[in-house]
Amino acid sequence: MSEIEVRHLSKTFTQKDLKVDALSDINLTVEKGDIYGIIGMSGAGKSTLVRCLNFLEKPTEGQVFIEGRELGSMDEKQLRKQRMKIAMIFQNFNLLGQKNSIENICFPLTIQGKPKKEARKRAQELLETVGLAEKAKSYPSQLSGGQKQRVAIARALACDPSILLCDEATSALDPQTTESILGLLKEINEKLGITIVIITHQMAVIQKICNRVAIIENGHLVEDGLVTDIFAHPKSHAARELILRDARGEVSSAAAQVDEITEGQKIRIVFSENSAFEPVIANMILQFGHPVNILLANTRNVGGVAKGEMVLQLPDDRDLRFKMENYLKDRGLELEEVDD
Ligand SMILES: Nc1ncnc2c1ncn2[C@@H]1O[C@H](COP(=O)(O)OP(=O)(O)OP(=O)(O)O)[C@@H](O)[C@H]1O
Repeated sequence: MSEIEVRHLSKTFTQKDLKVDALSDINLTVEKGDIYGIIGMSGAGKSTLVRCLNFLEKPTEGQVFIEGRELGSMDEKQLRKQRMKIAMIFQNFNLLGQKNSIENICFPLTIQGKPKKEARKRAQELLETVGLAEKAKSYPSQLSGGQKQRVAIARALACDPSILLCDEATSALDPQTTESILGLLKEINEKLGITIVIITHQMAVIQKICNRVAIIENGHLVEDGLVTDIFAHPKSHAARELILRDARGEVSSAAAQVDEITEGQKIRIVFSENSAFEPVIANMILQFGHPVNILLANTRNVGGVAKGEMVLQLPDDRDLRFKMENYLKDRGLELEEVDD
């Protein structure tokens, strides 16, 4: 049985005469133990989708199953109980400003009726889990962004959830803090066996910790599957765009070149880091006696495996370009064309 199953889910917001189709016929499954990424551009429908997973937002059509139980068939009381098992963290942390770290973590436990002493003991343990034991008495205003998110994660874990939904949880953090929070989420997934769903607009976040991903564009799920497969062979325009946008951000000097050079066919090649890629390019240039531009060259950690990628600009001459493409294909490299 899947941990989460979404069937034919659509969501339309209606305000007076205005209708917004935020999600259209979404189907996806998240298995127990997955770190599942949902990625898309701004306004694609990611937050709406994640809010439908715990029925904070009720779908207009379709069904959501959690461990085989359909949320739409539950009454309010059952739904509240189910939601305890689906924790959520947010971009802006949502901590209570008047309460210190321990009190923030205790909050969901005392609401549940847990005795104060037990709740504090559990909260202290959770602060240790997130590496913040010494900040028990600190108020949110006295914590850094990363520390606030750690307290929010501890609070999310208080009710022993089986699922953790993360809505842009690292978007407000600098790259180094993002890295440490993603590391913590991975640890939680592995040690506590919690299934994690991550909403983001950054491919780097998906590549860092997710095993599977769904790509949302204008309310439609345009592609889903293993992160390693989609990185190597993105099929949808949206996936290509997200991967290349991220690569451009990482290699800013190369990005400048991409902008300057607009003529000629561009191709993207993905290869494992240890494959003999550079000699292939060098030999191709020698064989054809014509240079190619390397617009982007990058190495990324995708699902724990080092992957290289290059974007090449081949010559304008159609015949020569065709021969070069065949030369690369004959050597086992898979190419895909890249739009401007
Ligand atoms: N309560 C609402 N009422 C009306 N329209 C809404 C509501 N919530 C979201 N929308 C619309 O639904 C669409 C999807 O919004 P959503 O917030 O899910 O996108 P997103 O991918 O999370 O965007 P972002 O990355 O910018 O947060 C947008 O067009 C948005 O304006």
